[in-house]
Amino acid sequence: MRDATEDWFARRTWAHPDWTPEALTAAKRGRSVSVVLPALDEEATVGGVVAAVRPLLGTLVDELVVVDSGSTDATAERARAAGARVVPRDAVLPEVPVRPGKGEVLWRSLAATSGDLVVFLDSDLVDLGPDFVTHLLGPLLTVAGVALVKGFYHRPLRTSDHDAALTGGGRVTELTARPALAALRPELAGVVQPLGGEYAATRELLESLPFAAGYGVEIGLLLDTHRERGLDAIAQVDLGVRKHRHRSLRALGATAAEVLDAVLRRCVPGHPGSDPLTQFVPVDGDWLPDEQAVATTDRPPLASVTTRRATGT
Ligand SMILES: O=c1ccn([C@@H]2O[C@H](COP(=O)(O)OP(=O)(O)O)[C@@H](O)[C@H]2O)c(=O)[nH]1
Ligand SMILES: O=C(O)[C@@H](COP(=O)(O)O)O[C@H]1O[C@H](CO)[C@@H](O)[C@H](O)[C@H]1O
Repeated sequence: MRDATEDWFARRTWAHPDWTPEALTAAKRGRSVSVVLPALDEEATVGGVVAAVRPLLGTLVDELVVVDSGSTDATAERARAAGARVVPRDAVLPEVPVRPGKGEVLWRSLAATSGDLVVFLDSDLVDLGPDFVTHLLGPLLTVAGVALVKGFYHRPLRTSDHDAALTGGGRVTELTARPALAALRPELAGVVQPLGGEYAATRELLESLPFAAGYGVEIGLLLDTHRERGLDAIAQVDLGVRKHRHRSLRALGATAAEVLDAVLRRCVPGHPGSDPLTQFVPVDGDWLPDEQAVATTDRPPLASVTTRRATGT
């Protein structure tokens, strides 16, 4: 790592966070907290994630919202039964036609919530405790100048014979995001989990930034926060172990393409946006091309949208 990044790492990394909900509730000093779970067909796990956060609701957490990304299973019912408010993505900013993708629901979640601080958790997590939320909020509530807090963790690749291992997960992180940052934004080389879906930020920051529509949303927010606010606005906390549902290598190919495109659009002037990703599947002895769409657009900063709505411009 470069010297400046090493200095940042020493200053802005909490390897053994020990904040308590009680201490952080006292530190809120009038600031409110929204926890947002983006969810697409997560009926199996969303209830457990909501249940993990529920003990904080009414003290450290002021609202707990699942933004449904067009689920066709029982995600909404399970989330509601566990105690979350559920908002369908098309119920937010209804005048703006919905686009697919994770970034889209995170962008819309800002218009569906009101907390001064916003915590994002994936809905496919398993075995997480309330500490994820508490520790993500720690630097935001107690350290001046911090606007974005990323979680980091061991990332086991949970297959039948790997459960005991603590590694193997974060495949797009290790094979796409980290190498891309090394090549194009080495100042961010100290961020342990640049793609992690568990992070917290001030609403003021989030509403000032564009949101990459698909899976490029995390790397886009990280790069844009660094560009707009500098490295010291970013912090990271150790959350222990993160277990979640893993998608196939083929699905992660399209994810990697969206991550790379979000990096290139921010770091390479004139980058035209990726073509669809052509993958190949074996069919009756032949390898046939199979195109995957790659989200290459950003939603504009929400603040600019709500200003236009308010002024009718
Ligand atoms: O179009 C989408 C894609 C994903 N997600 C949610 O975003 C989180 C992370 O997605 P996923 O688990 O697919 O990403 P991975 O961790 O596998 O990269 C999960 O809660 C998904 O339900 C979503 O709400 N809308
Ligand atoms: O970090 C990664 O490499 C990918 C895939 O993780 P696994 O290899 O399935 O553990 O998961 C992350 O990437 C997505 C794109 O940024 C985020 O949206 C997810 O929240 C995060 O889990």
